Amino acid sequence: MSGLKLSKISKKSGQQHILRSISFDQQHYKRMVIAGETGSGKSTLLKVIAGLAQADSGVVVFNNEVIKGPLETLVPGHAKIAYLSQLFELPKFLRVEQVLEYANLQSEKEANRLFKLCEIQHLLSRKTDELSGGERQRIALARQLLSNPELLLLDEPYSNLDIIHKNSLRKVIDKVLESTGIACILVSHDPLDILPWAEHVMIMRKGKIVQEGAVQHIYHEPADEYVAALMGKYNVVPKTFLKQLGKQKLKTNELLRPGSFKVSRRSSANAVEAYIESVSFCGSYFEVSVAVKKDSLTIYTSVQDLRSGERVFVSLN
Ligand SMILES: Nc1ncnc2c1ncn2[C@@H]1O[C@H](COP(=O)(O)OP(=O)(O)OP(=O)(O)O)[C@@H](O)[C@H]1O
Repeated sequence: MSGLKLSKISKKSGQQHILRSISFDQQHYKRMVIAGETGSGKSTLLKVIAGLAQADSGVVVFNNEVIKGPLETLVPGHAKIAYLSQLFELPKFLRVEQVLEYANLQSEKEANRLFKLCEIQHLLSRKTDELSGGERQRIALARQLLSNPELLLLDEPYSNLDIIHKNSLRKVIDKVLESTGIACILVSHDPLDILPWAEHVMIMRKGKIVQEGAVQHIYHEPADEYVAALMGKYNVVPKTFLKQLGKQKLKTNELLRPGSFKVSRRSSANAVEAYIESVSFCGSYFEVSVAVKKDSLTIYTSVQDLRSGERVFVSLN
């Protein structure tokens, strides 16, 4: 069986459970995301997959081979699994081409193709301390790709990058995955990185996977407020209010996204009267807070020129 499979991976530090019986199968997904709050165990899990951290129990299998932890092998890591840490370092006092030469297992032609994909050709003669954060990330990525990996593990690759460098690294990563066919697992806690990219998302909390599934499912049907909050803004909508909006037979309150509602200046069937509390400009849409009786809702809308205190009508999208 090709791909990655984890069975009951657990790890403790003293009395603290860092990973609790984690199992999953990556073989059907090319773009997976592990998301979770700080300290939930995401980086540790990625390191266990890469063979760079020792699990106390459980098995990691990649392409039919059991991945050994650092206590079980002389050289930690696996040749076909590339791991790019958020704290990566490039060797100092060397030129970029020297750093890449040491890692290179490819032909010159293939290496040049990778440098072009990673947009680093113009940086090869620079010293490693003469690079911006975004350039360093692209070089670190190229260095990992030179070993011809089949699985790419990226730990918060976009943290510390401004929007321009982030978008450029995103483009590079997508080009690399498309042209090489490698599978990728990305650790992130930013919904803006996760939502447009992921095929399959796993949500971690306190060392456990608390929900996993297709990205749209996780976004629209979060298991609880923890999962909902990780994927963006949300409303806890009382069932009494949902009944007024035309939703029947509800047992509990619902977690609904700001895009699940519509704001209009005109009344319509199943629309409820509300008052604008605040309006924020977000570029291609507005985020408004509306008061509906005792409750407040956050809604995204394209309606122009709404003013605080204005009467509107809210309905379900
Ligand atoms: N080498 C270690 N020894 C002991 N405890 C560790 C070690 N590495 C991490 N931990 C602890 O394990 C828990 C999970 O850490 P981890 O770095 O995996 O979380 P994370 O979800 O990646 O967090 P972040 O988003 O902040 O990077 C934390 O409580 C951390 O303090």
